[in-house]
Amino acid sequence: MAETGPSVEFSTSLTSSSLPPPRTRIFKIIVIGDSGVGKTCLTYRFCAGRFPEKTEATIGVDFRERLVEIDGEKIKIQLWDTAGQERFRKSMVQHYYRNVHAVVFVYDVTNATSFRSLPAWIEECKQHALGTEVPRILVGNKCDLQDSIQVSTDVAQQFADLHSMPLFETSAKNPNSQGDGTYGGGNSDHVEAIFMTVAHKLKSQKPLVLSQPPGGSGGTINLSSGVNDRGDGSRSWGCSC
Ligand SMILES: Nc1nc2c(ncn2[C@@H]2O[C@H](COP(=O)(O)OP(=O)(O)OP(=O)(O)O)[C@@H](O)[C@H]2O)c(=O)[nH]1
Repeated sequence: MAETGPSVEFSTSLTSSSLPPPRTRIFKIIVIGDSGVGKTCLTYRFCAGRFPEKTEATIGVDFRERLVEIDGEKIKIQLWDTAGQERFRKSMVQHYYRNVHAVVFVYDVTNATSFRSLPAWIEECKQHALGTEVPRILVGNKCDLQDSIQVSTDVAQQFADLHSMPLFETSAKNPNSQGDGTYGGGNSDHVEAIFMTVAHKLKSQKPLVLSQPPGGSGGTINLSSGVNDRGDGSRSWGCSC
């Protein structure tokens, strides 16, 4: 039998211009916390670059995406802005927790109740089999409202330490606010830095799931029907309640 040359064939195909384009990795980050803490505003700020003029309670889940470049690699950050109100989330909860790469817990620094709810949100993650290997961060939002603070940084830091999460205090409205009443130097955008920190961490962990070819329709979830594209990188999935 004549010998074929598989190794030659193989090396030729590797250098061929017919190779599929590199795949864009997607990081799915869910943002959870009580209603009104500012999840929509934070995700909007990161993806659209500004504070939304007006928001309504999220029904089901909103998706916002942004393509970022980290160390020369283009990565899609997909933020799942979940509904804080129980009645708007119950039929969607299963979807939130599937293939999650990171979790952002949000409370409102001017609302102690939203801080006290955090253990329940952590418990919900646990119930949906989200292990501690999934990076989590804690965000105290609305730091621009310095006169109304109800949750001190010390108390929040203790909680964050207890749950091995980094704590960020910020404001979706004024993202230069550092949470201690001071403002970040120059034009630094704290909200941007928070999500980019998560993205860097995820990139270093090299998740292998959830990728799509550039321009593809997405491997995460089929968004083709019942989707509202609002031109700010967001799409939504409502629930039937
Ligand atoms: N002052 C101030 N107000 C904020 C900030 N972030 C959000 N808000 C306001 O807080 C209210 C609720 O914000 P949302 O982003 O809709 O809250 P949410 O957590 O997404 O609420 P649900 O969708 O019901 O879960 C809105 O009136 C926002 O304008 C902030 O950083 N500072």
